[in-house]
Amino acid sequence: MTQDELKKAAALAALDYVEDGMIVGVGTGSTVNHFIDGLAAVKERIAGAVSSSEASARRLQAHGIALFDLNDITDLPLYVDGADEIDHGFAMIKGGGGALTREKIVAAVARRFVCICDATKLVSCLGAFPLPVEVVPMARAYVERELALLGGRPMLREGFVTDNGNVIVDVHGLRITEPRQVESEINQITGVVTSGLFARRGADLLLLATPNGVERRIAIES
Ligand SMILES: O=C[C@H](O)[C@H](O)[C@H](O)COP(=O)(O)O
Repeated sequence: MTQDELKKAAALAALDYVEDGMIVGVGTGSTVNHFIDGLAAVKERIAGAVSSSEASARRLQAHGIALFDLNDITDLPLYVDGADEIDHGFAMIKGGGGALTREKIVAAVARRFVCICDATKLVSCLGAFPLPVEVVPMARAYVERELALLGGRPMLREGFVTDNGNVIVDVHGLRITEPRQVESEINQITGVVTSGLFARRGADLLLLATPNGVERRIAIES
C-alpha cells in the first residue's frame, strides 16, 4: 500500500466516530482531505463542520457541508485531524501545513480528538520532523534567537503566510523528550502565537493505518 492509501484508510476509519446530528471539528492536511471526502457521503446525517483552516473550509464547502463558526457553538464532541509525528503518549507535532494555531483552538474546544495517521508518523521521540512555530512577523528575529537557546535550528518557512497573517519558523534538530515542558517554554516566548507541539492537549484516540489494517489505540493517562 502507498502512504496515501494508508492515510485514506485511517481517515475513513474515523467516520465510525461521526454520529447523527453532530457538528464535526475538521483538521487540515492530506489525510484530513480523505476524511472530508468521506464525510461528504454522510453529510445528510450531520449538522455540519467547524474547520481549522481556509483550505479545509473550501473543501467542505465544495462538498456542500455546512460550516459553523466556533464562536457560535457551545459543544464540539469530535475533532478529527492528522499529525506530522505522534508519540506513544499521543503528544504530537503538527503544523506541517501551517494550520497549527486554528487546529490547536478547535482541538481545545473538542471533547474528543481522534488522530488519523499512517504508521510512519508514530515515533518513540518527537523532533525528527521540524517543529513549526507560528510567530507574529515583527517578532521573528527575536523568537528565532530564543528558540535557538532550546537547542534547535530555527528556520523561517520562506514565502509562507498563515491563515492568521503570521509567519512560520520551523525548528530543526530538536529531540523532544519532555513535550509538555517544551510546549510551555515555547508558548512563553513573546511573539509566539502557537507551537505545533500538541502535548497538553494531545489526541484521545489514534487510528493508525498499517499494511495489516487500521489499529485503534486509546490514550493512556501520563
Ligand atoms: O498544518 C497541518 C496539520 O497539522 C496536519 O495535520 C499535518 O501537517 C499532517 O498533514 P498530512 O495529513 O498531510 O500528513
